[in-house]
Amino acid sequence: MASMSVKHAIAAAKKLRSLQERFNPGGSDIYPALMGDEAITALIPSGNPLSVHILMFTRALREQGTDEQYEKFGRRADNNEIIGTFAQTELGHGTYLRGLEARADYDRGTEEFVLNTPKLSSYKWWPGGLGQTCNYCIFVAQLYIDNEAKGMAMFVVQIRDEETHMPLPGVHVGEIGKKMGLNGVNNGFLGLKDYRVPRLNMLMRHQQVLPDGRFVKSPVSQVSYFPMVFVRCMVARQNSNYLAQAATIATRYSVIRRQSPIEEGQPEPKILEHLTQQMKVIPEIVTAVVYRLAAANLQNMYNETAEAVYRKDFSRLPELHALACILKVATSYDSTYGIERLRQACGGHGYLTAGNLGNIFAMAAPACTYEGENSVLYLQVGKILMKNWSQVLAGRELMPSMAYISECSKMTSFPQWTGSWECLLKAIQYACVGSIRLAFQSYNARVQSAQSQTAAVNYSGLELTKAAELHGRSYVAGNFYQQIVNSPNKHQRSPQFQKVLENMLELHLIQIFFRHLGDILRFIRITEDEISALQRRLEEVLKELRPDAVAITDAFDFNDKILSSALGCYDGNVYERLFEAALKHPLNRKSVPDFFEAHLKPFMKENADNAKKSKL
Ligand SMILES: CC/C=C/C/C=C\C/C=C\C/C=C\C=C\C(=O)SCCNC(=O)CCNC(=O)[C@H](O)C(C)(C)COP(=O)(O)OP(=O)(O)OC[C@H]1O[C@@H](n2cnc3c(N)ncnc32)[C@H](O)[C@@H]1OP(=O)(O)O
Ligand SMILES: Cc1cc2nc3c(=O)[nH]c(=O)nc-3n(C[C@H](O)[C@H](O)[C@H](O)COP(=O)(O)OP(=O)(O)OC[C@H]3O[C@@H](n4cnc5c(N)ncnc54)[C@H](O)[C@@H]3O)c2cc1C
Repeated sequence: MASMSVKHAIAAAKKLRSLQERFNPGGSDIYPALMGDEAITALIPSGNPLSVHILMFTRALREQGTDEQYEKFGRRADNNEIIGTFAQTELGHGTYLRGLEARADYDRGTEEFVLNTPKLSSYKWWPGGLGQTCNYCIFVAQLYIDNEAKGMAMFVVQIRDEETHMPLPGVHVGEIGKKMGLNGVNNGFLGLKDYRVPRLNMLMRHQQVLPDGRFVKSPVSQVSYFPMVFVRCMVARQNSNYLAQAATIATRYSVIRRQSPIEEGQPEPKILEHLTQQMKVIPEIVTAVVYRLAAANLQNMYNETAEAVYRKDFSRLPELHALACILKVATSYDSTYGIERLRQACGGHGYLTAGNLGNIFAMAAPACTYEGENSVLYLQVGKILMKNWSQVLAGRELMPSMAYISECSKMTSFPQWTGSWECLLKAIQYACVGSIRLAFQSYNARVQSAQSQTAAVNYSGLELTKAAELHGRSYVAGNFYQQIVNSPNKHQRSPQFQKVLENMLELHLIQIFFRHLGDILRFIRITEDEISALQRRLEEVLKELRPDAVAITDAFDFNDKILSSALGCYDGNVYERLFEAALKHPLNRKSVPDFFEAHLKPFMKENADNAKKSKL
């Protein structure tokens, strides 16, 4: 499987290169690379073994290396002359970066670093492509000078001979084993023993070790985390894509499959006529659109921040970090759970490999773990919200994506309930700020009672997580509201199109309202009549969006090859394709399977003989 994936990935990368040269000659614009990686990834159901090379190895060389180091390594990596990965996670550590055990000791006598993974738990474990594909990696290690720890640093390390692909001396490298998906990616392990690299193999754009061993600290140590921020932005984009693919498949199947009359004596309707089926499928279509728009915003913020960081302006890093964390978590959680809901909406056929929903789930689900495990990133955002709440209490301005927190903090009570979009959006934001305030009270009380900040974060973890989750909802819903209601290009939309978008906004806001009704009722008084009115509106907007469901998913414009699903093909010939796929199963090559003579027949005969004996 791995070699097939590599073959497909290389073919697709070549195609991508020719497209880039045609449409973006010599450009360094990240989108073609991303689109290419998305395209490559989508065309390789078992995952793209070059993903981490494209997304992290080349980017780390460009953003963390000096211009000279880019010339030496980065250009060759961008041209796919060398293939690398990003080797940070270890067998024993993934989240707690300051606990990473791999070490780099500077030898000023030879102006080299001596790299070691001192224990089994120090082995790098998980990096994509590391097992068999890559001949280089970015090796993340704790830097030591005269045995004094200086923090994390990144090193360009060649792990295999460029001609023979043999592992180099001092390198122990291989595949970590079968996973629940992405089995074409050959995630690998890497042990290094007294492996020497020249001083100039340490990426030194932001921090340096001089020939005499003097250490020049980075002005902002967190800039070394920047490669992860980029992938978190990519996850937001990629996982909204996975959800859109699954929503396309389930929608198309739901207008082909007929089952269970709604009126006695009437013909069986398309299953999408059932209100409960609409509630399973249509909100997922809208969620995919909502996150695509949020991910595009995040991408723009990444580009602006990356250019600023390149100019040594680190001012926007904290806001990008906070947004990248919360959107990576929100998109990966909602896409993973949404894809499973869509699979279940397709009944038994949803469970067939030919439907491809299982594989889309297996591609989307690990995003809840890699690039920062979601519950850890929720806590990270919770900490940032605590810091920002202190700013609010001190009367200071907040970063733009958190400005609503300041506004809501000035409200002594929630205004008269109207049920309008603005009211629903403000309710989610108001509940978020109420949760932040409660979390802060708990956290602050703990710090005041002499708990360390780390311990206070841990023991306030449930409330911090809730506040972070609601912050994500507030940002995403607010972004969608602005795009639909206040977009500068709104006048270019036809009235019909604007109406569809407004129905999608109505559905998203009401769906989020009901999902967090408990959180909202904690801070806002809403009557049963007001809630029942929203229930009616939910049923009504599902009915209004039903006729547009297929058109919206067709607009995602996934080629049948990308969907790779007998349930979701554009022509709707589901049963023919299911049957065609079934007949291709190896077990159908013979009428009588080999196991009949070898196992089944003797088994049944033995039982029959025993039955006869017991009668005698
Ligand atoms: C187009 C195709 C699409 C792609 C699809 C997507 C993916 C590709 C396919 C497969 C996956 C591929 C690769 C996967 C790669 C990996 O998984 S790489 C390894 C990822 N590992 C992690 O993410 C580790 C998670 N842990 C952390 O990030 C950190 O430990 C932490 C949890 C954030 C804690 O940070 P720290 O240990 O430093 O302690 P804190 O006290 O919390 O933070 C100190 C201050 O630093 C600030 N901070 C932290 N992180 C960042 C950051 N990234 N950027 C900026 N600032 C940061 C933090 O806010 C604190 O600030 P302060 O309070 O002001 O001091
Ligand atoms: C498909 C895939 C691809 C990957 N690709 C790469 C790659 O290319 N390069 C790379 O370096 N890594 C890669 N990784 C590794 C990934 O980054 C780590 O798995 C991730 O960072 C989580 O670390 P961990 O697995 O060690 O879990 P741990 O850090 O051990 O966490 C385990 C669990 O403990 C809990 N936990 C941990 N810390 C805290 C905390 N502070 N507070 C509360 N609970 C906590 C959480 O529930 C967490 O799920 C990949 C992983 C996967 C699944």
